[in-house]
Amino acid sequence: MSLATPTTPRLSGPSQGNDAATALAITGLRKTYGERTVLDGVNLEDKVGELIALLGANGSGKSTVLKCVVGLADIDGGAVEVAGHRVDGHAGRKHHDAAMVFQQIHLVKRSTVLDNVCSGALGHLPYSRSWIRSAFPKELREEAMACLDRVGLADRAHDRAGSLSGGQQQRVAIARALCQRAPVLLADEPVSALDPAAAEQVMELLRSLADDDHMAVAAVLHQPDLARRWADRAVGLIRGQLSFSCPPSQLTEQMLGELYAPDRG
Ligand SMILES: Nc1ncnc2c1ncn2[C@@H]1O[C@H](COP(=O)(O)OP(=O)(O)OP(=O)(O)O)[C@@H](O)[C@H]1O
Repeated sequence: MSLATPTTPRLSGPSQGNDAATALAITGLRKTYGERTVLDGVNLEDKVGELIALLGANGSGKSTVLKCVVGLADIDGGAVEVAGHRVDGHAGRKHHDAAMVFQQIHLVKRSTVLDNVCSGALGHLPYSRSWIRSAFPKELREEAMACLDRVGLADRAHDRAGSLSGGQQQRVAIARALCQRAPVLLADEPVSALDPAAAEQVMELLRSLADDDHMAVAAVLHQPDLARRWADRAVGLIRGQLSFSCPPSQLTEQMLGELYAPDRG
């Protein structure tokens, strides 16, 4: 298969409506740190073409859910399936069906934007090529350019990543995730460090990746208003348990008051 295809492998099935295929299925997820249970039977589903917003107070377990999906945290109970593949639950055994972006963007600031995006493909490059950045094959560089174009930053490909604004760097991180060709994109507070205009651009991009690229997107947000405007579904966590899962239009002040009550972490 040519690396030059800018799109990620997509799951079959309609991209919208209740019949859309499930891309991420979390059932009864349990996670403990020592004696402390931080996720207690979480169920969550993210469909092809769906953008879900994960809401909850600090410490309620939002990031831990995402980490369990991408293999950054061990799973102590329950099941996680991504694109039909069961996640084995051991931290460190990463799999590549789910890509993740973070609030702290983690680009290699002194490398070019293009090299940063190419590195998203390290998981699916043959090993011999994967550890020498200068040896990124031409096809991969073309694919990375297409991913950069997708996030509106092709013209910055040869700049140092550190010279871009925070919002632009977050879009580069999303391009790098696209280069991973994962059908599921997880975003942990992707806009928390951004100004309102940059945050809007990133949310618009996430929306469009769900709508136009048929990805399943799950974003941790601290702004219920952004969830209302951009997400298909809002999922609330209180102390590691699901509090609600509903269309954002159904969120009430009472639900949010409960979610963010002082002891809810
Ligand atoms: N590596 C770790 N070791 C021990 N406890 C941890 C670890 N990571 C997270 N926790 C605990 O797990 C709980 C959930 O943390 P998590 O980061 O998932 O919450 P969150 O909802 O994402 O919070 P925030 O909004 O502040 O990012 C917290 O009590 C946190 O202290």
